[in-house]
Amino acid sequence: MDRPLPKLGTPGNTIEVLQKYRFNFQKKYGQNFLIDRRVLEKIIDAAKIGSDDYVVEVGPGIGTMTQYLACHAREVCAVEIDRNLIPVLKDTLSGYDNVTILNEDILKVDLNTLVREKNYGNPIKVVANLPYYITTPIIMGLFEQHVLVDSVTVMVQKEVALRMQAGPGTKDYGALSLAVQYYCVPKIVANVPPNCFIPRPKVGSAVISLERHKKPPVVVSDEKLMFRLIRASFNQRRKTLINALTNSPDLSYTKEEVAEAVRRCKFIPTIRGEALTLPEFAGLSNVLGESSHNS
Ligand SMILES: C[S@@+](CC[C@H](N)C(=O)[O-])C[C@H]1O[C@@H](n2cnc3c(N)ncnc32)[C@H](O)[C@@H]1O
Repeated sequence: MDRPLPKLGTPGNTIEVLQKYRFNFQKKYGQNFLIDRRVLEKIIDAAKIGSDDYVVEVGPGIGTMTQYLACHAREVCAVEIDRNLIPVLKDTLSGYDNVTILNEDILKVDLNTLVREKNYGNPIKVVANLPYYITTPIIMGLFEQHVLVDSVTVMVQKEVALRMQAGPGTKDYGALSLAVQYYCVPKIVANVPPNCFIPRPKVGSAVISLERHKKPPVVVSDEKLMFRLIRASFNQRRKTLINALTNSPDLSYTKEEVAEAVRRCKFIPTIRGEALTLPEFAGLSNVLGESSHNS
């Protein structure tokens, strides 16, 4: 079947659909719909969607980006929480035979089963103009549950994109930067102003591509411990690493144990967590992991 070219992606046709269905925006679902074809094409290009790809779209809205994805991908699974959008999606996507619409909360969808059953265990691509209120749980959920993803290409709040890409010594560097960079290579591919959406969000946005590392960038014996150390360091980022880790309710090392680990890692004793790179956090966690009481 020849797939129709996308019709949506302008202010005019978006308003027409919204009026036809008397759609009321639900603020709690972070609904800001894309109305700029150039941005939509940039997202498709950045995600390198090809005719073999199985794509999961989080929050299709009225189906604007879904139409673009359906034109390029083998199959698209669009997961939308708002049941009022389902009749709209059935209408706007009626010309595409390769789209499945799921009326679900993405945080409750078992994506590992979906990968196994729908894509024969091959990696999927995730593409979305994300609802900003749950950006971090969605992205971290994908990585922590080890969902087989090739790449994640998403629109997020600009500030969040900057935090994902940040390195040590910058104000944006934090636990999110390290978590994202442990799993993938983040790259901002476009900055998107508020006038590219209906309604306009109060913040700037950016499209970020997260390409999964082919092999882990660091060797770490206990991933969970490394992330507890990272969180503890950044929860009290103005403290020295030794004090932040000793005072954390989530860890039970003594000051002597942490000081000894810092010495073995060859860090200066007054170092703060915000100065450590990912390989340094991995090294620290491997040294501290040798003490059994925190594992
Ligand atoms: C920023 S809008 C993007 C809409 C559309 N993709 C576009 O670009 O025009 C976010 C979409 O995610 C949906 N959404 C919000 N929370 C969700 C969740 N937990 N699971 C699935 N969809 C969700 C919203 O209803 C909305 O349609």
